[in-house]
Amino acid sequence: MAIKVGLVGTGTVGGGCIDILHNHACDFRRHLGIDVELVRVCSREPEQAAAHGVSDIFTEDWHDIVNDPDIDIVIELIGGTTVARELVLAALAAGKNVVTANKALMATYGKEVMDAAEAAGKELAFEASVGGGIPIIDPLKHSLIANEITSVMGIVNGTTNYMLTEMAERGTDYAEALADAQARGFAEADPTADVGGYDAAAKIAILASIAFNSRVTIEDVFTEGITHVSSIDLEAARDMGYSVKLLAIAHRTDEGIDVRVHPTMIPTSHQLATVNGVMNAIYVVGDAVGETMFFGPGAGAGPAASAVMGDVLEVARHLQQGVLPIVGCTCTDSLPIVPVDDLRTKYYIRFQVNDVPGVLAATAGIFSKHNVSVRSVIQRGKEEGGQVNLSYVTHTARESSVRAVIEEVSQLEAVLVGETSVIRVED
Ligand SMILES: NC(=O)C1=CN([C@@H]2O[C@H](COP(=O)(O)OP(=O)(O)OC[C@H]3O[C@@H](n4cnc5c(N)ncnc54)[C@H](O)[C@@H]3O)[C@@H](O)[C@H]2O)C=CC1
Ligand SMILES: N[C@@H](CC=O)C(=O)O
Ligand code: NA
Repeated sequence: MAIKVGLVGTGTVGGGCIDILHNHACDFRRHLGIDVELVRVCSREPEQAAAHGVSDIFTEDWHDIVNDPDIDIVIELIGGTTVARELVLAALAAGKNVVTANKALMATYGKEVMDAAEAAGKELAFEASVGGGIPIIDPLKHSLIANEITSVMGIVNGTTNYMLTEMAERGTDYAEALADAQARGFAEADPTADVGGYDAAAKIAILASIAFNSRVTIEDVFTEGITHVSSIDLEAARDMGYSVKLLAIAHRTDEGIDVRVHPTMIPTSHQLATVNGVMNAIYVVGDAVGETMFFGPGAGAGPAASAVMGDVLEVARHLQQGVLPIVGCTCTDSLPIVPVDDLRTKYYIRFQVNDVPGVLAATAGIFSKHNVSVRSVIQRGKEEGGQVNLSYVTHTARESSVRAVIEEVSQLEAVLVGETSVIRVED
């Protein structure tokens, strides 16, 4: 029996899936005994279908796929949360199994679509939504299920990791690094999702929900992107023995779930500091297994399509065997989200100031007033009396106290001339 597949979205990931099917359908038949047949593809760009040799089965209307009674599995690869949500719900209601790479959808409407899958008795698989080609959702739902997971953290956005690596290692400027990541197919259709940290926020929301058995949505994640990370900060980090990475962090604490995304300075000797370019890495800590790390390419046609097609074959195998062994929604608890104001960590804070007498004493006094202990301060600048960068690194401090410092320094209009840069530091 052939398992019939309909694919919506023929861009980077959709194109990668078509290529895998063309190259490996015979292998699936030979090794797995599974006959997967791509019977319909849909997108807004017929030229993409032509480029992948599937014009004969092309449609511009996704309803043609959802309403096709022969189709067993619908692959959603259009992105976004509006049409994609409608499409996924319609496909499940029409009795299709669904495979998606859409983290924005899963992190925003995860409960709704998971409930719809359960109500329909169909599978909804989304391995490609986090970590691209890295298997991470499946291990959390299966191989690590015997653990109580206490932490999930890492680098989960390929675009920003690629950009930060290019900026730090080659001195590439921000705009050029972003354009390069887009050209390589790493970035989202709207790259502000990448550079603003929202893509990583969606991914850590998905991972935290599964790992901690409690629904975390994208709105729950404190999110800062890399738009304010400058070459000055990357140089300062390097001089101090640190790398800057956009980390996605989720810890289960006594107070609830601490979940956040922000640029972070980590020592160059840290394992995550060696994860460069489009590579992603995710640490998972469980009470029985201890520390584990998952590493691999986090974006791009091949890696993402590898994860999508893995899901398709798994669902196809279930269909072929006539069983439904799916692990659906695992959110059985309802844990609170820990407010970011309560965070305690170290901070790098750079003020751009006029080099006037007393500026160092004035800013240092504000740190002391708010009980934020300073580990080091470096003044970098050009000529005397010009503009300089005052870079502070604190000892462990409370987020709310650090914000109070920044707020009060920002009132020093006579001295503050540029944007203040804040990067949390993990030792
Ligand atoms: N690019 C990557 O490396 C990865 C992307 N993803 C996710 O995969 C999904 C697809 O991403 P890409 O392939 O990069 O996007 P893309 O922008 O390259 O392709 C999107 C495709 O969807 C089609 N499309 C958009 N709206 C449509 C509609 N209303 N009806 C029919 N077709 C429509 C477009 O014509 C295009 O063919 C997104 O959810 C993204 O977050 C996940 C992992 C990695
Ligand atoms: N835009 C994303 C694509 C994969 O999810 C990224 O850069 O990681
Ligand atoms: Na994955």
